[in-house]
Amino acid sequence: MSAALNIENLFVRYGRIDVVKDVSFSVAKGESYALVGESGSGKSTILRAIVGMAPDVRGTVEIDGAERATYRDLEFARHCQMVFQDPYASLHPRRIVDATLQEPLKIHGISGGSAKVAEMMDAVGLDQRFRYRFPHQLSGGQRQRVAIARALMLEPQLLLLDEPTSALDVSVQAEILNLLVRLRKDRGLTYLLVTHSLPVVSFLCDRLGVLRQGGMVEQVDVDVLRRGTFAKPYAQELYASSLGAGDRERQSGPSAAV
Ligand SMILES: Nc1ncnc2c1ncn2[C@@H]1O[C@H](COP(=O)(O)OP(=O)(O)OP(=O)(O)O)[C@@H](O)[C@H]1O
Repeated sequence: MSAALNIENLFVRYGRIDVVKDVSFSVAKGESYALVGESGSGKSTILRAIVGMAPDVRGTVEIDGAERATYRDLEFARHCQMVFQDPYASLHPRRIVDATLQEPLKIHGISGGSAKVAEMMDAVGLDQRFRYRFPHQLSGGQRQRVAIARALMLEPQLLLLDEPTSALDVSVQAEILNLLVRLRKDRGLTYLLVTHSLPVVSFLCDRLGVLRQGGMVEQVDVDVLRRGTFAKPYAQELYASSLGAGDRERQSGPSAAV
């Protein structure tokens, strides 16, 4: 069976600098895989390369067994969607929830939008009374539910999640993480997650890759993260520094749920 996502020898260059260097990893169908690493290590650039938003890309990106470049944009959107960090920025401010959710279906000429909107709102735990509201009339957690529902309207199998909870209040982070766990289980989704939070990886993912300065340092099962037994010193350091951050998070609020 082909992987949901296969990246081989990926290089991404901005100007004269390779910010992603010879990165290879694969995500099986139904798997949840995280990219972690310090700021600037190239995590978001890899997501941008996958969706075709990076300028100078070399290497192989395969989605569902086919080269990314062979997909036309509309076709690609049915295989892969992205959920961004900040739902307020990613939702159109003057569009009600109903219009936001119907838009992908309209673009793809798919009928039955009204019933599908109701179904997706239920799937993400959003009460139907929010259907005719604007983003500013919703809470941060509700907005992220809308963004997730929109990503699912075309029923893609692969979701790219770019820090999907880090812009939210700690009190709602766990709710959105639980929703992502449930959606993956119910719909057999595959996740590629980018995050700074190792507790989030532990909660949501099966495997992870540690990036440093654009290169892949180590790829492990999540059990290695939970035990804190990385082989590479850099990965172990990242783990040790996150423990300090985790202690601070635990003292400051309910993200301990993850
Ligand atoms: N549009 C751009 N032009 C030039 N350099 C860029 C551009 N976007 C990103 N970079 C550089 O590429 C490198 C990787 O950035 P990227 O945003 O992928 O890192 P990241 O690991 O996602 O960081 P963070 O966790 O802070 O989001 C950084 O050195 C960054 O400065």
